[in-house]
Amino acid sequence: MSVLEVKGHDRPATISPDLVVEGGRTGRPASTVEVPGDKSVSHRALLAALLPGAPRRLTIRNANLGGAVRALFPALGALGLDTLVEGDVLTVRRAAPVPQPVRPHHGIPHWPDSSPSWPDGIPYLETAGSSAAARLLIGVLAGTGRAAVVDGDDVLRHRPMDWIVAPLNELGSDIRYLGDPGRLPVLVSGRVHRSRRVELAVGSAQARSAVLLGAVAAGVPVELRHPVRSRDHTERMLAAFGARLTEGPGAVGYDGGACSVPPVIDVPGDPSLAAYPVAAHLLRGGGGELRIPDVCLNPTRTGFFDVLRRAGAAVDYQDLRTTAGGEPVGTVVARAGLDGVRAVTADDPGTLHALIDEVPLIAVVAARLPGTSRIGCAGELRFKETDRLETTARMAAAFGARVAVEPDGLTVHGSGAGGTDGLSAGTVPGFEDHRVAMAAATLATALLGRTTITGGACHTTSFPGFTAVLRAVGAAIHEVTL
Ligand SMILES: O=C(O)C1=C[C@@H](OP(=O)(O)O)[C@@H](O)[C@H](O)C1
Ligand SMILES: C=C(OP(=O)(O)O)C(=O)O
Repeated sequence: MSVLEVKGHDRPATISPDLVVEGGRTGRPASTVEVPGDKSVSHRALLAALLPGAPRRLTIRNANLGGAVRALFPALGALGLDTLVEGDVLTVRRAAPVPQPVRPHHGIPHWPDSSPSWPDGIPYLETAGSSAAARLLIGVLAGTGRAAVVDGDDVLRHRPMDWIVAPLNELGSDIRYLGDPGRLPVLVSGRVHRSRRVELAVGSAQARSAVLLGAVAAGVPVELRHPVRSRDHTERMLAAFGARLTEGPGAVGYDGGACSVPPVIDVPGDPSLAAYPVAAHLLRGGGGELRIPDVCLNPTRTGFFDVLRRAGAAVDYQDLRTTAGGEPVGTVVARAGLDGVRAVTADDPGTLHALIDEVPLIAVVAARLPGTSRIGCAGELRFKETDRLETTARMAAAFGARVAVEPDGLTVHGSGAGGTDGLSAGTVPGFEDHRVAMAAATLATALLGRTTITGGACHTTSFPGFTAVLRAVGAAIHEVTL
């Protein structure tokens, strides 16, 4: 199977409550809203607690506390790290290990729990549906030489792991598939110890980060050649810890030197989450300014805003500064309305990766723009929680949008010459995919009438306060609790 060949899968069933949106403006929208900390930076900060020389007590401020980040807590617990949550502050401390229960697997009657090399036991670590958690954890384990089984839920068990397993094994780790080839669960043993130039097969930042974390944790020099410079939070974090990294065209190098993890890590606001209130504000029109402060404005993440700015939307960045962790942050300022905004294009690898999680959202915004918008180089989206090209198109079609699925992207046919886009409220599927469900809810705020997003409350995976933030920008949205 090629690295980007699809193994079909979809969410088995809807398990989250529905979300209901009563479209049209209600009340006076706030002029400033805040969004939670960045999911990717939160994952990396938590995993820093496993790096050599990490402090006994690591504090992470403004952490994202969605399900995807929480998915790491039990695995860290099984490795002897307790995570305390106080507001949005996480404290990670050494503690007695708390084993995780094994998730049964039809092909694995006996799980490795000890071996002659690991007489004290091989912990079982499970990161639910979060692929970033599993992949980055595997990288750190391979670099620190801790044996463990890493697993995920039934959806994560379908997502590719060969993107990281092959390069980590090239560097001398010993990672084996316990069930289906290329998939979780894996047994990680054998520490990264060979200095190599490694070619990464995909643009996935999780892949590059897992291998880089493995090399840095092991102190082994590497050169990673990559097809696209996707989000670079791992590089920025490790550089802030003192690791000497070099960047050249299509490559990241590490010289094998030591780094040290500080006792406190601050997480900037998540630009992928800021995209929803900004989109709601733009879609619902009527002028007025919305400000979202302290958002990570790392250019490998701001594709959603940048693409809309290029198409003529009034989105601006203010109060720019750089955090101690090396991340650019600032205030996103958006003026409501899409008048004069043209169709959007995001069809080169760099732009696509800078908005990879916002593809469902840019697709529904594009459905309201004149002409034909194009999203390309997006084959990787078929390997997310769902095949997000298919689920985005099906969600948008339920509103009456015309979205065609291409092998590597989407074509969105927006409003025609008369300015009509034919969109209407109704019942739309959320596919138990948080990005798809939140994009649907955001579009629904701009359509008259009631929209029900089935299973829409799965937004808690990345954005626990999503409904409160949309209400703050004037939407009428609630979760169906029956
Ligand atoms: O590195 C990360 O934290 C992430 C990278 C992206 O995935 P890929 O790296 O697989 O593209 C993104 O979709 C995911 O939400 C988080
Ligand atoms: C795809 C996502 O995350 P992950 O790949 O870590 O599951 C996401 O948050 O949209």
